[in-house]
Amino acid sequence: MSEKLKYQSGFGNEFASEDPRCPDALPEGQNNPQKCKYGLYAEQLSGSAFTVPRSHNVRTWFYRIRPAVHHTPFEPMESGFLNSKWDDQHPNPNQLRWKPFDLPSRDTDFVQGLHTLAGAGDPRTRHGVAIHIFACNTSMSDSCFSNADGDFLIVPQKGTLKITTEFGKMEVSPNEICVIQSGMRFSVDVEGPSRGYICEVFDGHFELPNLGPIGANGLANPRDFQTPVAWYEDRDKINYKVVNKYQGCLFVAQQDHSPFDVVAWHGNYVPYKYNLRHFCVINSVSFDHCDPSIFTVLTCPSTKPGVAILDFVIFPPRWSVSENTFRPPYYHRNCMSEFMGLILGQYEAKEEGFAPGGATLHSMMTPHGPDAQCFEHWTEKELTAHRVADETQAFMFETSMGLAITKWAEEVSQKLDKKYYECWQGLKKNFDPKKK
Ligand SMILES: O=C(O)Cc1cc(O)ccc1O
Ligand SMILES: [Fe+2]
Repeated sequence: MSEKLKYQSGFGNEFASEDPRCPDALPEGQNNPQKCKYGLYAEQLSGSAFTVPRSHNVRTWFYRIRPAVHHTPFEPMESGFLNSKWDDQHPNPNQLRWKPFDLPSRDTDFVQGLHTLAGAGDPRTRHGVAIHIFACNTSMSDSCFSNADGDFLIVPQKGTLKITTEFGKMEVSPNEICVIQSGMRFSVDVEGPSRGYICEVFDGHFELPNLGPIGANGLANPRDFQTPVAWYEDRDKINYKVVNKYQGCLFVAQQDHSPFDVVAWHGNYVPYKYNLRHFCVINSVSFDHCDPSIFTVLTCPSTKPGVAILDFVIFPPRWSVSENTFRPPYYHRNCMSEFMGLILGQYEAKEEGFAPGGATLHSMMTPHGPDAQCFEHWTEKELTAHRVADETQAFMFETSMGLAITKWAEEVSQKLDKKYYECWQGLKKNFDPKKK
């Protein structure tokens, strides 16, 4: 039976949490007492340069049984289909669609189940993104993972992830997402076959988008983000593996105790989860189709004003009411790359062929839009208030980077749908200069 976990609410807060087994473990009025209570060590995890302005300065103080440094040297290990070499394949500007990715047939844990689909940039220069698929069926046993390269935004599509972190525990189910930022150690337990999508950003951290004229409320509201409460285990005389993703490669170190030995912590550099059902959808109630940025849950900004390294955008259940409007996504070419996944249901622009657990990629300036059937349907249909299905959730990782596709994505996975382009071939010529 799964325990009911407690969380702290908010986005960007200064959180503070103590495991109730050790009351008052947090030092009062300072971070580094000469001796911490209960014989704990103090340790800081910095998620921004020390000197970053306050608005973006993030760090957390841990009070733990042993500091994280108590481990043997990191040794390189097999990185499987995790990849950060972007020049192995020839660039591919086509509209791409993948059938649902396979669930593993052999015992595979979360880290072994990571497969890189696409990416750009370089964790060494801290600029870029990577898109991964995870597919696993086994819990990580006495091993944890931490990523020195960037932050993971994890989108489960099948199966609940039970995630233990240095900050406490989180459970993340399909239609929820979580963000685990660089350097945070975590371990994933699963109850069965599990699959999902991950977007990794090398540049910086995710933020809530500004709301501009929308006002103070709407889209993803800060109070709906949930951060774990402190939880520790005091387990030693064990063989524990710490897996570290560093410069795109995996390394493993050993230690004789659990890394989840944080008794208390405080700070604003934290993992968090969010239930996509809490997204307050804003859209046109008169005419025309808003750009999908109106559905942005989280954004990782670049240094160019308004240009994202990565926007996480969802297409949630909602009412569609615009009048005298072609309501589905318009035909277009975009200066951004659009990677889409489907958590459940169908996507409004393509009811056939884009299945939950699959994906599409429409790269920079690659034309795309509704398939022929969708166009015919929505140009003829009588427009009444219409519910975009309740049980649907598509999402988009939209990036300003040009994405390279990996060999696994194009060849090894055998999921690339060579017939995708056919969905537009039936678009008819309707032009008649005599008919206005
Ligand atoms: O391409 C897509 O399906 C995503 C998308 C949706 C939309 O409503 C408008 C633009 C857009 O890129
Ligand atoms: Fe698009």
